[in-house]
Amino acid sequence: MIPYRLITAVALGGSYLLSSGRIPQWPVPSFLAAFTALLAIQVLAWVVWVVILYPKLFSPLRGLPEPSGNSWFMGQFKTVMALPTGAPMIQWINSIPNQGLIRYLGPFNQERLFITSPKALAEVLVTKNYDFIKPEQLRFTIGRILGVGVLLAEGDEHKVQRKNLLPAFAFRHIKELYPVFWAKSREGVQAMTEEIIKDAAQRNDSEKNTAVIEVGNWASRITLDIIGVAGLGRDFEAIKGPSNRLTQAYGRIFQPSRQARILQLLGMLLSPRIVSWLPVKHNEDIDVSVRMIRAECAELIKEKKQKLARKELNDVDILSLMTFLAAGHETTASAMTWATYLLAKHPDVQTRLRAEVREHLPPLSGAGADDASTVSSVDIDRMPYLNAVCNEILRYFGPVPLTLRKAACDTSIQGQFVPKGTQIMLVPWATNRSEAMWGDDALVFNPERWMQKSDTDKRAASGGATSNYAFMTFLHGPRSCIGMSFAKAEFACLLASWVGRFEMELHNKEEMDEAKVIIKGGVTARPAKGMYIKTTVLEEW
Ligand code: HEM
Repeated sequence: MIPYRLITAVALGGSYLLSSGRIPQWPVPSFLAAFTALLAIQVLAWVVWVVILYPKLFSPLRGLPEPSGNSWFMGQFKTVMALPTGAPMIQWINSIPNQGLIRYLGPFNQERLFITSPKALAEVLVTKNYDFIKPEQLRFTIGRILGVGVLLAEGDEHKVQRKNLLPAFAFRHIKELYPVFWAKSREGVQAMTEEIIKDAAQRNDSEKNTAVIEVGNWASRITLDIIGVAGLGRDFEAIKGPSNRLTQAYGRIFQPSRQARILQLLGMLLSPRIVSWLPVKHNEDIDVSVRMIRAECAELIKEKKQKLARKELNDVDILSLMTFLAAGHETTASAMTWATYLLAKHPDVQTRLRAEVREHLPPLSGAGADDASTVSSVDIDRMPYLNAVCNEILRYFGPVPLTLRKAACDTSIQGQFVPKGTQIMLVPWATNRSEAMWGDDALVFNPERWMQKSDTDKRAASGGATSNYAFMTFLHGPRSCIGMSFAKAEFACLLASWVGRFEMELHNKEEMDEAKVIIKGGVTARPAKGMYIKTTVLEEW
């Protein structure tokens, strides 16, 4: 970001000296002319230093391996913008020989350090975790929506918040939530079934149980209800209606437009705060949505306070709620969206999974169904193929394609000096598909890699990867996803219920070719225009 305070101060001081005639040999300009000239000279010098001299001639990182084809001014920006978030790094990790670090240049040649090997990841995520903080831009952009809850807090503040939250996410508690996950999955499936049958009846054609539905919206509504009931004790009833206020608010936030991307770029030059003041539609949308979500959370806190017989709760609780609401539903909804895509693309996997689900889990309705029947963690654990498919979907299309850190001090990674302020790229999409870690079929969707081949086969537990750091979907270490067990259990229940009841095909057959699916950038990866699936309600389950 341009050091505009320093530049303005120097220009003010310099123009005062010049215009007051205190430098004898110099002609005396007007204050305004001196100020403008000094400002322009400094900005130019700063631009030349930052964009050309430092990254190309002086940076200690300039000897590291990097992708070819840099623009002289914008580095790899064109490639990064042309492909989905995280996708260029999949190519780089598999084609640029490196020892755990790849440097690339972003807009205005800003340096990025992309971490690629298990040892380097272990240093950034675990051993030197607190040397690497979330950059201001991320803190401001996400903090504007969620407040500085556990996701964005740093140092001791983070340690305290995380320690307080951890017990709630222990597996012994998550185990108790399976019935909630199942009940909501079931409610979601029933609502989807009704919509499909209604749609088919209106069309009045031969396919009585089939309709094309946009699964991403359904997934968001169901996961919002799940986090509401399981995490916050409130049923938002989003499944009952797409016009639910919270669903719409999150829809506006998580559907970033072209304008949002332009503002993000502007924020790198100026300051994200200044950009957030601009009177444009994206800013208005965010403000309206955040006010709405905050009011909903404040209402929840009020209810909790009453229930807790006036034990004091404060603003931190609102921030926690806001964090859980967003972090806890859009991510799993993204996983469900990609799950339907991959199952539609791989009908053999879908059929095999359906057979396992129907063999082990109680039907949702019809003959043999019991309204009170539910599933437990034991039921889910004894379904190896369901677990393999879930893991492979989370590997192949991790909902968070990429996340950022910034070196908080001068430090090192794998012996390489890393100056304070260096931007660090952690890219689950790339690590999860690294051929060095996953083998030659890293780029292939293959649930089989998670299936135990024999009783002594230990490698299947890590999908056959050479290191645990190969699976970066939830990161690792003290800043890993606190909701991982929650998310995995919820995802397994949702996927089992959908595949047990529906047969899924791609509506747009062109999308069988993954390159034809346009993926939007943002915090979570989603198909830019939604995921339209031709869904058939199957009988007897
Ligand atoms: C498939 C679903 C999910 C995925 C892929 C996912 C992924 C992630 C990732 C990658 C991070 C680290 C972000 C960073 O530091 O840059 C994270 C953090 C976090 N996640 Fe999740 N998440 C999922 C579901 C959930 C759920 C269901 C919850 C809550 C119920 C949750 C709560 C959190 C919280 C609170 C953090 C911040 C942890 C910290 O900084 O200490 N997540 N998640």
